Amino acid sequence: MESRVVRPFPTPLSRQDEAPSLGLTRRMRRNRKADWSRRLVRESALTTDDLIWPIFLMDSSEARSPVEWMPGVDRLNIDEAVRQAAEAAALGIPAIAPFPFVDKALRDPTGSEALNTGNLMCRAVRAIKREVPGIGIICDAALDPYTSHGHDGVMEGERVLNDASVQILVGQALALADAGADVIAPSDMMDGRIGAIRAALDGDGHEDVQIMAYAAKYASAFYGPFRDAIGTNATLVGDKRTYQMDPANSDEAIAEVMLDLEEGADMVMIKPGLPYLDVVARVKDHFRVPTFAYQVSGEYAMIMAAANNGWLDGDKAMLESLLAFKRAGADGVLTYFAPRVAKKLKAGA
Ligand SMILES: NCc1[nH]cc(CCC(=O)O)c1CC(=O)O
Ligand SMILES: [Mg+2]
Repeated sequence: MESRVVRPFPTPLSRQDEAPSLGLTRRMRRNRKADWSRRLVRESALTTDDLIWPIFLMDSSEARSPVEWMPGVDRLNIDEAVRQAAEAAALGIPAIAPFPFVDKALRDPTGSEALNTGNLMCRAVRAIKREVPGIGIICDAALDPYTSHGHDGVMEGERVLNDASVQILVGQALALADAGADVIAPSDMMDGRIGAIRAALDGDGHEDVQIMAYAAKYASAFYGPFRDAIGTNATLVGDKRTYQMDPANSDEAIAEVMLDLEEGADMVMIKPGLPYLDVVARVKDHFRVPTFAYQVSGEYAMIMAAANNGWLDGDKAMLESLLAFKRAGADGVLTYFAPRVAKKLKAGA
């Protein structure tokens, strides 16, 4: 025999209005009832002023070449980078962050090409500064694009040396500052590099060059597509866990940020972004200094892959992911979506 369940208050969907009131004092949905009200109570906002656009450079007669693992992202030659910088400036994007794909023949164990004042980065920075003086140029300091082993510093056997690497990074930073970099952004995670670079910049008449420290940079699987973009994926020997942070740690991020600020960092960065929003929030709460997050290549690739499969609304996922950084307390975000989002915001998204 079938048993039947008899509900005490059957409320068919069509008669929801007749349900007895719950007598709630506070109904959170009231403020959400209309667009004007949602806008009125909104706590954070994403604007074009929050965007830093990372771009990839190459030495080539071709204007562009696609980065396979980052759909929609191309490596640019210098002329094209200048055009793109001009377009970014016209959109109101405050700054770009160029990264070089260095010819394999120029890579060596000590990354000596990083010190060549005529290298791809320095030439591009000079050209962009000359043609598009109003846009900020944030230059990564690290040796990985230049080393044959793909590490951010120099090696002795299996070890990545700290102090010897810092000495070379200082030279790299000076070359970039001479070329016209507005901001040096050390991403190498060597200890003491912020202080050493600050002292060298000041000693060389570059007191106004800012430092954005990749202060809490984690040894992350989400950098994969970036390593395709700059061609270090095939060459990287081992991993970066002896200098980049353990993804399990958060107190340690506070110590890293504290040291970089003490050494003279003007701005700090947390990287990757979305999986580390707790760290972004903690760092901002703790130090109240300009705090940035990097929505890295793997985060970009995930959204693009799903969007291109029709599994996510790409525009909505892009905007939501970037707003989340603002809610967490970030002052700005490095994102490969920068021009696309700037166009969206301009159109009133
Ligand atoms: N020092 C290199 C550097 N600078 C920025 C990124 C990653 C950016 C991204 O994934 O978008 C990396 C890669 C790495 O540390 O291996
Ligand atoms: Mg550090």
